[in-house]
Amino acid sequence: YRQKEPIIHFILSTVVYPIRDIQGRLISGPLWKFIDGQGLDKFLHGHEVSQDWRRHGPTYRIWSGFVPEMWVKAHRPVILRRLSVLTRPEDVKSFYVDSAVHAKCTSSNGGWLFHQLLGNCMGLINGERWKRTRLEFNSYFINRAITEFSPQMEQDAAKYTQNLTEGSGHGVNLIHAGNISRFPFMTTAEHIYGPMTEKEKENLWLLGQRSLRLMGKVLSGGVYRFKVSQFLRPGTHQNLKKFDDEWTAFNEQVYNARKGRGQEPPFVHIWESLIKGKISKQELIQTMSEILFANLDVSTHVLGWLIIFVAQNTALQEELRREITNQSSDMVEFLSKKDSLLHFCYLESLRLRPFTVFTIPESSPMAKVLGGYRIPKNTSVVVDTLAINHNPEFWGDDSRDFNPYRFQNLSTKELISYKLRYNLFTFGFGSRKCLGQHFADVMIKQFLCKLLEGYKLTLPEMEIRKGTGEKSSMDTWVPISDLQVALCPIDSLL
Ligand code: HEM
Repeated sequence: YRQKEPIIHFILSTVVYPIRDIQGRLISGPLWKFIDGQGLDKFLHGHEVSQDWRRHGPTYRIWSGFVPEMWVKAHRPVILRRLSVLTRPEDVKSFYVDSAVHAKCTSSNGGWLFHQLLGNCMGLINGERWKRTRLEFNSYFINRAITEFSPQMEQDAAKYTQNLTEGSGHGVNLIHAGNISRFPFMTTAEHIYGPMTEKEKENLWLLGQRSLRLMGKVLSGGVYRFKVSQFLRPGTHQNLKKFDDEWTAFNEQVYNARKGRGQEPPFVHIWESLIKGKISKQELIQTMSEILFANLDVSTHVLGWLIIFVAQNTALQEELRREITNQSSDMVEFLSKKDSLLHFCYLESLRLRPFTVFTIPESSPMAKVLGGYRIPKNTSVVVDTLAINHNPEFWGDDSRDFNPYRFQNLSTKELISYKLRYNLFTFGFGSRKCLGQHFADVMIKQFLCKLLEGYKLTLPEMEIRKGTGEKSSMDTWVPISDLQVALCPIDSLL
């Protein structure tokens, strides 16, 4: 098959999906690879290929299986300068003018097994189905709902961070991403399911690990793209079925337990929408998978990198501690502020380490001209977030350094409006923004506050030598760092 790759590439590029520029030249891009195209590389080696593929020009084509994905040169002013049309932010903005009618690509072009796990989740469905599903979850992730939940979140963060050094006396303790992942996971779960018993938490954690193992199979690609893998990989298929049944049963049990006790956490209302036929079982169950299991790696990645960056700078930690101690507003108000040093650190960490190098593919129902190429309607488009977030033309020569103070000169309006909108990827560009954005903001910043209140953070010499590059892992779809951070209890320093 390897020998036939150039022939298949030629046929796909010139006959099946030809894309040409105004002069009729074919678009460039890496060679189609048997059998996943670039569908796996963009997750597993995102960091490296992002650099490599840019040699194909500001807009090029990659393949996810047999489906073409356009990579739009992230820093749009560069593409757009060529066209001499959209060089200003407001012009760039107009590119997304139809984002409300964009469609997320079926199962993210991820193939059959991926479809079984997440093909019907909120983030990957479209139109009326998406509206109905989003409506059922939305009210639990708006500011009011988060404010109500935040005292519990604060308590949990305090307890979790205290326990990080339990058993180590007053000595220094090393932690890595794996030590913190249960916090965002359980916090999100308890926000939706209400307070959980230890047994429920353990069952949920184990289900999460099984879901991630199945995701590992998706990331091994090949036959799992096709339905025939049911017969060729019967073991995985049985695990999938078993996982699906037990995950559904878990949710049903949680509903019955809460209902039986007369409790009404968000999940009771969401499950009742299923009973009333407002959403389907698959939409509900897979959206819960998305929120909890797919997000486990996302939240761990975001929180892990924030801690690593802050650990590298003792003076910054002191300043953060002063800000936390001196803030006079209540905690949620402080955590929701967009002009605090804490927020700038969070934003800067998201900028340097966006959770995905290539965005979730989506298409427009309108034909477009991008980077000089005529892109037919309904073509999958992804954006290279590193090319945007590290672009020196916008961020300056220190674009790869952690410098939270760079945001200080922007007004609040600039921070949330057009100036950053297409120059910083965090929670999505278009109208399909992250459901949990405000929740994640508060949760992640809350954890860091408690960590800083309790500990001085440092990055040991041996970790600094490893460098703060991204790790590529075969079993996580997000490049989670394996660096260790040393925690030294503040009490022991007094
Ligand atoms: C810091 C952590 C997080 C980051 C960086 C993040 C980022 C994102 C991004 C980039 C998208 C895709 C937007 C698009 O395709 O345009 C998304 C979608 C989504 N996120 Fe998050 N997310 C985070 C945490 C969470 C949490 C805690 C939840 C829990 C509720 C959540 C739930 C969702 C859902 C349900 C969607 C699909 C939304 C839709 O299509 O309507 N996320 N997230």
